[in-house]
Amino acid sequence: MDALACLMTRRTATRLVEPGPTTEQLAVLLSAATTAPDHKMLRPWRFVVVRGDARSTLAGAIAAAAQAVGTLPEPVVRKAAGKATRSPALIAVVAARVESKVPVAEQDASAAAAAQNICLAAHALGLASAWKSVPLPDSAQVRAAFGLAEGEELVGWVELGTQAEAVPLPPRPAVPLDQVAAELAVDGALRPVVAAVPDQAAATAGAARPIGSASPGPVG
Ligand SMILES: Cc1cc2nc3c(=O)[nH]c(=O)nc-3n(C[C@H](O)[C@H](O)[C@H](O)COP(=O)(O)O)c2cc1C
Repeated sequence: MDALACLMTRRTATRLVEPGPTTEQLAVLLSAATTAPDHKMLRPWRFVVVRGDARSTLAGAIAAAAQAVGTLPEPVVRKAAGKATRSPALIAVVAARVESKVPVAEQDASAAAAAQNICLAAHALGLASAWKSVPLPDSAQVRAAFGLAEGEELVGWVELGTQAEAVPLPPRPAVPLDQVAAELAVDGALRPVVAAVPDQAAATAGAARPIGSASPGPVG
């Protein structure tokens, strides 16, 4: 798959099942993450892989955090904890801000780019991924599970595995470019760039093979 096809056909998995990434594939994903654009090469990110039985350890930390809230019904606690085990593996992306003239927003943008790199690299490897919010990310229990230092924040985690054939992906409508993009003209006006990229709708609505699946066919 060429780079543009990889970008245009990546989708967020609806349900992730085995097989998950191998250790070698995880190394590729983490290496791809470290190539994120990074102002002044601060490396304002780090990553925590969770897989196998360690997912239950993480689930325990989330459950403890949810119980500590004191007001959450048991099904809500269980649902939050279950997020740790719903995929074969996950990579948590930590915004590891450093003292610098580079604004924190730029450092966090680099961490977000690292997360996207993981999603794209997974797609290139034939894996499926889903970038998700971390449950109770500010709780002491979840912060401790990921070894967060003061000032560090969770950007999210990227769940990894194989897209379940039984749970189809929803279509992703093409975004009309005139709603989100403009071009600054010499006279200072902002004008539409182009109406649409000709193949965008086909590329994003699922004309490519399903993510994390060897079989060709529509995904929408
Ligand atoms: C920072 C961040 C957090 C997200 N958290 C969640 C989440 O907790 N649950 C969810 O269903 N989607 C979440 N998403 C959205 C999905 O990752 C995905 O982008 C969205 O469902 C669109 O699907 P697509 O990637 O196939 O276009 C999050 C996205 C970002 C960027």
